[in-house]
This record gives sequence, structure tokens and C-alpha cells, in this order.
Amino acid sequence: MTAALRAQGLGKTYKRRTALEDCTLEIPRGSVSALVGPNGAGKSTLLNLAAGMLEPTSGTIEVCGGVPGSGPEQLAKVGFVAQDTPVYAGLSIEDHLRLGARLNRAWDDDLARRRVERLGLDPRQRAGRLSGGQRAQLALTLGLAKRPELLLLDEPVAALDPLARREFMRDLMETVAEHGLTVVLSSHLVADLERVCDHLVVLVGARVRIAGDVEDLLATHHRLTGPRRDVSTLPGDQHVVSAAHTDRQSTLIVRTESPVLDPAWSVGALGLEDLVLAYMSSPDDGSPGGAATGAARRTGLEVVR
Ligand SMILES: Nc1ncnc2c1ncn2[C@@H]1O[C@H](COP(=O)(O)OP(=O)(O)OP(=O)(O)O)[C@@H](O)[C@H]1O
Repeated sequence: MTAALRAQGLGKTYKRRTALEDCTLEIPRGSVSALVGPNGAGKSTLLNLAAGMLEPTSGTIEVCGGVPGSGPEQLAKVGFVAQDTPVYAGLSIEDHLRLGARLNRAWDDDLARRRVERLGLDPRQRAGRLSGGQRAQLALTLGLAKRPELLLLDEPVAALDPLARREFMRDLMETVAEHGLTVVLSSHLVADLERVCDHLVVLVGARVRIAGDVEDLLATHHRLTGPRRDVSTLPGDQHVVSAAHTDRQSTLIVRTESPVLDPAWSVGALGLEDLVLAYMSSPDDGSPGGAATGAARRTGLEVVR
């Protein structure tokens, strides 16, 4: 599958602060990718680089086969709804739709108007008078109606109520199914992402901790529970992502391509949230996709109770 977004050694530094470092990743075309990580991890920075709103300090990034924001063709291919869901406060919703139609070649006016009606918004209302959630809905409607090849959404559902969140995710999935666009969305609401995302990128401390197809990641990560055990005694192909111990018991999250055969362990499947939390809470050992192996296993990875 070709990549909708390709980053190679990508970095961004603001004065002295490193927001993104040595980021190498590919987002497959047609995927819905979740971009997750703690506050300040670099998610918005990566999305702004992909949208062409920021210039890299190092490395390269390519979206839909070109340099982000490099001309009208390129701008038409990419839709971006920034975290603060910018709209023109003095313009009405109707004005926004007309502006959208004027500025975007592939504009889907039907989709935009159907959404506005379904949301119960009055087209005559000025955007500056909308609630935070309504403003987000307007910005998301503009992003969907633009019909981009790649839609970048920075925390799109943060301001929406739970029902609106579910409906937005449904709209997004319908648009993906109908038009085969690629979506990258950042969010802290991992449970919401589980139903819609087929690709995952976890950023921690400006670096990619793990990235890949969600099904593959879930199939290769396991929760092992059993009698207390030193992690350095595990087989070499079991990479420990996180470990917690009580006096008698150990609970490990491990990544492995092979079946876990040791009868001492009871092996459990992980959900997306468990997987994300395991990577967010374990320090980076520097290995790609990275989990600790061998001598590195003990370093700071274990929570001992
Ligand atoms: N304009 C800026 N000037 C200086 N530092 C910045 C700027 N924008 C972001 N940063 C810093 O870059 C780092 C990454 O910020 P970024 O907004 O990309 O994180 P994030 O993962 O989107 O966080 P959140 O989940 O809180 O939205 C943070 O340490 C932040 O303080």
C-alpha cells in the first residue's frame, strides 16, 4: 500500500525546545490513523508539519506524494482542522459554506448542508456566537466537505458531547468508506478510537514509541500474569513493554511474534487502550518500536509494589 504521509528523520525545534525528534513513519493510504500520546508529546507539531503550517527543523515529510503546503494542488489534497477549530467569528455559517465552495474545487455542498441541518445549526448564525462544540462541528463539517485525500484532525472530538462524538465518528467512517480518504486524528479518548482506527502512532517525549497496523499490534502484544518473575529470565524474543510486580505476582505486557508457551503464565489479550497506556508509561529504551530486551529489561521498566 502506498503511503499518504511519509516522514523520514523528521524533527522540529522551537528555539531550544524539541517538539519532535527523529520521527520516521508511514501512514498507509486509506487508513484511519490514531495519533496518541501524553500532553506535549508532539502530536500537534506533527500534524502542523503535515499540513504545511510549520517547516521542519530536520528531516523530511511528504504528504500525498508532495511537500506539505507547496502549492494549490497540494493544498487541495489535504484538509486540516487545527486543535483550536478556527472559524471566522464575524461570518455566518452560510458564509462559511459559500467560502468553502468558492475555495475548494472538490467541495461537497450537499454533505456540508446536510450536516449543518442535522446538527440543528442555524445557517444565519454568526460563527463567533457558536458554543465551543458547535464551532468544532462547523470546522469539522468544512474539513469533511472539502473532500481532501488526506484529512488531518487535531483532537477533533475533544469539545463534543458523547452523543455528538459518536455521530461525528460515524460520519467520518461513512465518508472514509464512500470516498476512500486517509484520516489522521489525534485524540486522548482512546476508547473512542478503538472502533474507528486501523492504524496507530504513539508519540512520547517527541519520539515515535510505536506505530503500526492496530490488528497486528494487538495480535503481537500480550498481558502475562503469573508467579513473580525476574524479567531478565524471559525468552529473548519476548520484549517487555511494561512490568508490574507484587510480592507474589508479576504482570507483564510483552511484545512477541511467537506464541507464549510457558505454562506458568496466564496469557491475556490487550485492548487498544491497554496497549497505548503500556507504551505511554514505559520509558523509551531507544529501540525502534521499542521495548526492552536483555540487559535493558530492568532499567526503569518495572513497577514494584
Ligand atoms: N509555538 C511554540 N513555541 C514553543 N514551544 C512550543 C510551541 N508549540 C509547541 N511547543 C512545545 O512543543 C512540545 C510539543 O507540543 P505539541 O503541541 O506538539 O504537543 P501535543 O502532543 O499536541 O500536546 P497536547 O496533547 O497537550 O495537545 C511541547 O513541549 C510544547 O511546549
